[in-house]
Amino acid sequence: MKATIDIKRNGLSLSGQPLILTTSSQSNNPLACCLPISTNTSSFNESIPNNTFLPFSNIIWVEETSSGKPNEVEITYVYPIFNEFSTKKETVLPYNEARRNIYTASQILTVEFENTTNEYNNINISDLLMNYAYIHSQYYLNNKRQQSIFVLINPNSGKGLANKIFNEQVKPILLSAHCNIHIQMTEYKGHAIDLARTININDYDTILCASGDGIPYEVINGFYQRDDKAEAFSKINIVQTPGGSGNAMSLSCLGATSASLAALRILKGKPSQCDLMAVSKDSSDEVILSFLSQTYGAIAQADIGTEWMRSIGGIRFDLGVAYEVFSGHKYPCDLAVKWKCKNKEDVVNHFERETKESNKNNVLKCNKNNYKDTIIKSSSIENNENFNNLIELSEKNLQLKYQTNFKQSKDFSTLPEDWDIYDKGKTNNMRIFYAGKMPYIAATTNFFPAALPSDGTIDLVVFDARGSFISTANALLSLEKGTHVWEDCVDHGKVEAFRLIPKADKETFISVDGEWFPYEAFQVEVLSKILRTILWEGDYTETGFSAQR
Ligand SMILES: Nc1ncnc2c1ncn2[C@@H]1O[C@H](COP(=O)(O)OP(=O)(O)OP(=O)(O)O)[C@@H](O)[C@H]1O
Repeated sequence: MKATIDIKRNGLSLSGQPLILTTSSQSNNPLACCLPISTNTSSFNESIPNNTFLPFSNIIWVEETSSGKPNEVEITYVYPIFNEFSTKKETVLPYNEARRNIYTASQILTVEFENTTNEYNNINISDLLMNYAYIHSQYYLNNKRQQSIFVLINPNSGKGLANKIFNEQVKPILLSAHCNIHIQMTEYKGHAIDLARTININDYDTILCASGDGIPYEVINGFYQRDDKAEAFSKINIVQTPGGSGNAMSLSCLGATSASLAALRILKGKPSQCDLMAVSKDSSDEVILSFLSQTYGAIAQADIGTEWMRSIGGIRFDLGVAYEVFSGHKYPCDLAVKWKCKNKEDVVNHFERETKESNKNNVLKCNKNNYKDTIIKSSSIENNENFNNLIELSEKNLQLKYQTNFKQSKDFSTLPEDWDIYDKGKTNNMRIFYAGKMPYIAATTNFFPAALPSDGTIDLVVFDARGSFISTANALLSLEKGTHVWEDCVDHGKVEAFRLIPKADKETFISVDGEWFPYEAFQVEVLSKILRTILWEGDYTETGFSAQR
């Protein structure tokens, strides 16, 4: 088969024998890369509409063949298909796409340059195609090698299928892309903290958590306990392929609920630095890091309070929330905040301003239609990390601004001057307090539709128990679309920090990133751009927020 580099269309124009493809039996086989190539074209994916074009985005490995011919390469590429179950019609949300499964196949091609690519005559064809294939992640361009990945599998995640999912869906893609992988099963609660605290950070580029959100939470906190924490956070990507019951990180950062799609996007996406949240406790000097959320009230009750019903699956959470709302429970507290956006209108303005700014700086988005310029630009930058605007962190980036103040007094007598006490009418009648940093907290829950990866703010969503039953029910029924934030009974703002003192008549649940947290006063502040992770297309997954106004 012959191929010509088509820079304008970002791919290879093909001629000769058809490229792939999949029969229905192959499409269910994650090892399709090992099967003989068929000329059956029945289920080729939508991003390769015919057999005359292979986008760079589908290529995951290119190498010279043993023939010694300079233009002959063996190319490994992916072809996504949809799961059988994805018949649901969606509006703005990317759930259908998020469920795609990815398979790999290989083929030998003879590639010819077009005139437009003459300036690359000194680069061999396989290197050039690898640069195009990894235009955004830049590992290959930078290091002439693929990533070294430390894989943590929690055999206990979700329904206990994380190991199977990793082996069937993730591993074949990582291996086809020639990644070096080191696999470790977690053996007890907290094991990932111990591992992240002690690994040699020079050995790996990425820690991949094949799990629910509990393992990335532990890895982040393991890093935080290191003496060289700034270096660890600067150097290593922390990513997730779905394996648990809560896979918020994978959906929010990679737009993937399918583990194979997440794996592909980890390879192809943009290394980015996202904000984290530092949670200070009342009862000790311990500070923990949170990447996802803190919640008090009905949601915490419905989540942690129904752990004993784990065997019935995700429905336990929906039942828990419904019970909370019907029973009219309130969860009073005192709350003080350092505002960034005080109301819904401020949030919209902030969101639009920040999104515009990040699109301007996002190399992938700007150059989506111009790979050549991107290659030239990136080749001219010596330290390639700068290509993605990554910053080298120091201890200073991890210092807390408001902790001393909290330690002096847990009540509001020592609040910094620019903090405000939250409307007492609302905090005395709190139904749900939810603060978060990533938009999707579960597969169908777009709880923080205006969350942004590195805007230095924490999104705050508060449900007032005095709201009408209809408004509350409407809000809860629109969590999937993220339109709950527009209901009257819901406050939506953004803060840089907050302090919450729970005041329920009996001890209730507080949860941080879905994990149990002691019932006591706590203070949270944003830590800007600490979490190095991969964002697909350099941004969080689309939530539809800007279109909802
Ligand atoms: N071998 C193990 N045995 C028991 N627990 C473990 C083991 N390895 C990890 N854990 C713990 O399992 C918990 C849940 O992990 P994870 O988030 O991966 O799964 P999940 O099903 O999504 O969890 P959740 O119930 O929190 O939604 C974590 O707190 C982690 O510390």
